[in-house]
Amino acid sequence: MNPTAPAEAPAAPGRTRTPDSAHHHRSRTTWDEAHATARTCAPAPLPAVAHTLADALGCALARPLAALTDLPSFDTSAMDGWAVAGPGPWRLHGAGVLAGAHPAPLEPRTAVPIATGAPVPAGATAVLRREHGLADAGTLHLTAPRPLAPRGDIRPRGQECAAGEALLPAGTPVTPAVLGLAAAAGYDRLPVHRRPTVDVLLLGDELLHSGLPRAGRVRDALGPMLPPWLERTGARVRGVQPIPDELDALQRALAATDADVVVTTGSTAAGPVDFLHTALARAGARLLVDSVAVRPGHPMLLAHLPPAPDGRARRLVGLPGNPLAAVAGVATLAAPLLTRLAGHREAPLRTTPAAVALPGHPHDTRLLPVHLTPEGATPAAFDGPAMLRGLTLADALAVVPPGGAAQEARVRLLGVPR
Ligand SMILES: Nc1nc2c(c(=O)[nH]1)N[C@H]1C(S)=C(S)[C@@H](COP(=O)(O)OP(=O)(O)OC[C@H]3O[C@@H](n4cnc5c(N)ncnc54)[C@H](O)[C@@H]3O)O[C@H]1N2
Ligand code: MOO
Repeated sequence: MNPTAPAEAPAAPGRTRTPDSAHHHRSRTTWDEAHATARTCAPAPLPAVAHTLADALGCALARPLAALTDLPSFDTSAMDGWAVAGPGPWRLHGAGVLAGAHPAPLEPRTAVPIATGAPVPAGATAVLRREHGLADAGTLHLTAPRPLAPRGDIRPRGQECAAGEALLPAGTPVTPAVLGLAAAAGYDRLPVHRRPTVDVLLLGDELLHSGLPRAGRVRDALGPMLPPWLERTGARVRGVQPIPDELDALQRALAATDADVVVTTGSTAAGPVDFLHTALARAGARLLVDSVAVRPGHPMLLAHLPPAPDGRARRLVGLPGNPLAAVAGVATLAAPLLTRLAGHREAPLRTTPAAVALPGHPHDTRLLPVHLTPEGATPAAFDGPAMLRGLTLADALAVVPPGGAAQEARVRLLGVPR
C-alpha cells in the first residue's frame, strides 16, 4: 500500500459497502502511484536462462552481448572478381577461391578468381571486381578508370567487431535483427531473462466463446484480446480459463495455478457474484493496489500471492470486466509489471500535445483512446468503458489529468499494440 495514499479515500461514486460482503474498505490509489507500483513491486527481473535463438525472440538480454569472435573472422572478399597480389597486370593461376574455402597464399604479381564471401588468400593486396578487369590468355589486366585501392574490396577481419567487444547492452529486446547478429557472432543460445508465465482466468457466467451474443449473454472479448496483448510485453501466456461465478471455483483455480502472474477479468466490483476479493483474502493474497482513481477501470487491483512451492514470487492483476476498463488495467498494472519481470527497459512515457481539448473526469485520471495526428492527440469516438470500437482505431491511450487537458497541453501516452 502506498504510504501517501489517503487512509480515507472517497468512496467511488455509486459504490456502497454492504456489511455482509467481503468488501473491506478500498483505498483508492492515484493513477501515477498505481502505475509506479506495478513497475516497482518486483525488486528485480526474473533470473537469466539460456534460450535457443528461436526461443529468445521477444525476451530481454540478461547480460551484455559480447562478440565470441572477430567479425568478419577472416579477411573476406566483398566482390566477385579476382584476388590480386601487387600491381597488375597479373598472372592468373589457381581454380578460384569459393566461399568456405581455405586458399593457398598468393605469389606477388599473380591473381586468382575469388567469390564474394570467400577468404582472401594471404599475400593478396586487393580484390579486383569482375567488371574492372579482363582476363586474356592467362593474364589479368586492369580495365577500371582508376588504379586499384590498397586492400580495396577486402572486408578486413574485425571490421564490425573484435572478439570480446560488447555489441549490445543488457536489457536489449531480442528482435529478429538481434537474432541475426547473435548468430553471426557465434551464439547458439542467448542469456535472457525468463519470460513471466501468465494464466488468465475469465470470470463471468454470461460469457459465450463462440457465435452470436444471445439471451442476455455476451461474447468474451477478453479471452481473444489479452494473450497477444500481454505477450507483447514479453510474457508467456499459458492458458485462458473460463471460471464459473462461484467462490469455490475461483478459489480452486487460484490454488491450481503457479503462474508468475495471474490475470483475472471481471468480479472486481461489488456485484452479487463478485467473489474476487473474498477469494484473494482466502488465498492469502496481499493487496498492493485496490482500486485506482482512473476512468475507465477504477476497480482494477494488484496483489502479491503467496510464493510458489519453489519460492518464486507470484502476483495477481485483477482487471475489471468492462472491456475498455480491462484495457486500462492492462496499461496501468499488467503491462508495466510484466515488462519489469521480463527485464525490458522501462522508457519514460512518450508525450504529445493535445490537438484539441481532451475531456477528463472531474477528479480521476482518464485513459482516453486517441488518434495521433501531426497536430497531436485527438479523441477517438466510441470510448465507453464497455466499448472497444474506438480503441481499435486508436493509436494510443492518452493519460488525461483530472479536469481534462487544454488544447496544446502535453499529455503522456500509453502504447496500444498494433
Ligand atoms: N455499484 C457499483 N457497480 C459498479 C461499479 C461501482 O463502482 N459501483 N463500477 C463499475 C465499473 S467502473 C466497472 S469497470 C465494472 C467492473 O465490474 P467487474 O470487474 O466486477 O466485472 P463484471 O461485473 O464481471 O462485468 C462487468 C461488465 O463487463 C462484462 N464482461 C465481463 N467479462 C467480459 C469479457 N471477458 N468480455 C466481454 N465483456 C465482459 C460483463 O458482462 C459486464 O457487462 O463494474 C461496474 N459496476
Ligand atoms: O471504471 Mo469502469 O471501467 O468505467 O466501467
